Amino acid sequence: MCDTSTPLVFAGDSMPVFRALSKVAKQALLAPACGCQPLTVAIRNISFSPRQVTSGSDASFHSVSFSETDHPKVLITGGLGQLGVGLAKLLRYAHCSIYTVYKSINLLHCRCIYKCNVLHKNVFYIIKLYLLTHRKRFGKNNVILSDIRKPPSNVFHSGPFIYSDILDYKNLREIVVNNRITWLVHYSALLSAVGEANVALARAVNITGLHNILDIAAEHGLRLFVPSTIGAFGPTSPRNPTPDLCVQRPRTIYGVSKVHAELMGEYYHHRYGLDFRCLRYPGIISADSQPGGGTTDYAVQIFHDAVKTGKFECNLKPDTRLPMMYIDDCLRATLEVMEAPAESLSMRTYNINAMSFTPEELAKEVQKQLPDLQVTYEIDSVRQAIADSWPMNFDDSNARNDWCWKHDYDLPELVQTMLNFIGSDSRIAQAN
Ligand SMILES: NC(=O)c1ccc[n+]([C@@H]2O[C@H](COP(=O)([O-])OP(=O)(O)OC[C@H]3O[C@@H](n4cnc5c(N)ncnc54)[C@H](O)[C@@H]3O)[C@@H](O)[C@H]2O)c1
Ligand SMILES: C[C@@H](O)[C@H](N)C(=O)O
Repeated sequence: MCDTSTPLVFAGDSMPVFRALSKVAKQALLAPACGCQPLTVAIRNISFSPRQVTSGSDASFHSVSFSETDHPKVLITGGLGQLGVGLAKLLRYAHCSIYTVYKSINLLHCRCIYKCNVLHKNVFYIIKLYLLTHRKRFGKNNVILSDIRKPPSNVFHSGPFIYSDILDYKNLREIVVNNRITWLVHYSALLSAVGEANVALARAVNITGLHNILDIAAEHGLRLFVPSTIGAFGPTSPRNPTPDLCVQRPRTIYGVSKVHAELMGEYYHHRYGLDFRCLRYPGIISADSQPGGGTTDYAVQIFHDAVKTGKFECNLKPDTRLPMMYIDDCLRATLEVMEAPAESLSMRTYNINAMSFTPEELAKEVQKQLPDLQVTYEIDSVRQAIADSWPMNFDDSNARNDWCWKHDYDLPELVQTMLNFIGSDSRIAQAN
């Protein structure tokens, strides 16, 4: 359940007060007045690889110890694509979420925190105050970017980077072991359009690579995030809106591989206790990173072309409606679902959404800022066929209910933010 109340603001030197309050909170929770059983701290079981599991073994629960989840050590695969660098930046410098703070003082061990009694409400406010004064970060060195490509120098110098080919199982295992990785964010993939252009490679990276990732994660008790996509649905799925659970018969190798990832991750969760978490992202729009060959790429390109040339040729029809999201919302959602307590997740794969628009609607919004922008249409038949089989609107009510997902950017804010970013970048480039 989600708490939406306003955080309290506190001024002055609060440390002694908080220490005292924290102590009271801890004591109260060791013997809750409501009669809840305080749960014991989870202890990591001996881990094993599904590669080593004989058939008929019992499902085993893997959980990471508290000291490890307090300071996750994160590996991001495919980190040099559109999303990875931004995620690394967010994780390296993100403030702890309220969930992490709950954990750190064992509050999660009282399951009825939200509903029982006044004591718990007071404890909740204490935590909020605690949060405001105990903000901390994952730390630069606790987030490792990896890819098979050479990183640009600004990325290379911004924090740890390591070569990792997800098709090389032993290399992956070595990285996880040597760096004591506890969270794995698996971004490597071939997207929808490039996947159709190279099906064999897409099958290898998106399916064989995923199998390596699942086994490594299960073997080492990692928390694993794998993004899925609106592309995991197909023409026989309800398109307006598309719920979490419905027919999924995608017509691209990308979509097929993502449905496979969802199902395999959920299977490993049930079978081996793997802490698998998955969000189905809409098309993601970012200013400082380029998309990697998808169907929704037009919604990024329009901004660059509008600022640089004032002309944009769109490869989708003007009325093609698709769900979209600004990158900051996408990365925040990823962090939030990774930090959400397992108890709050009623499922392991969630739709998330922010807005839905057509090329025509996007162009009109951009033209409010840049009235001279000229848009023409030259349809790419492969991309158009893909887009026509995808959701038009995404129902993300489960994410909103379970772990309080809420987007910040709608279309007007998205357009303003993108133009500010790209506009200021190009002014800097001109000045140099
Ligand atoms: N960007 C979006 O709009 C969007 C939407 C929905 C889901 N997603 C998912 O989010 C994830 C990240 O997306 P992105 O846009 O950053 O993708 P991207 O195509 O920009 O980047 C993918 C990265 O994977 C790397 N890669 C390819 N083969 C590899 C291998 N063998 N080993 C290791 N790395 C390899 C590439 O070098 C590339 O840097 C993907 O799984 C994608 O399916 C993205
Ligand atoms: C939607 C998403 O998965 C990606 N941007 C693509 O178009 O392939």
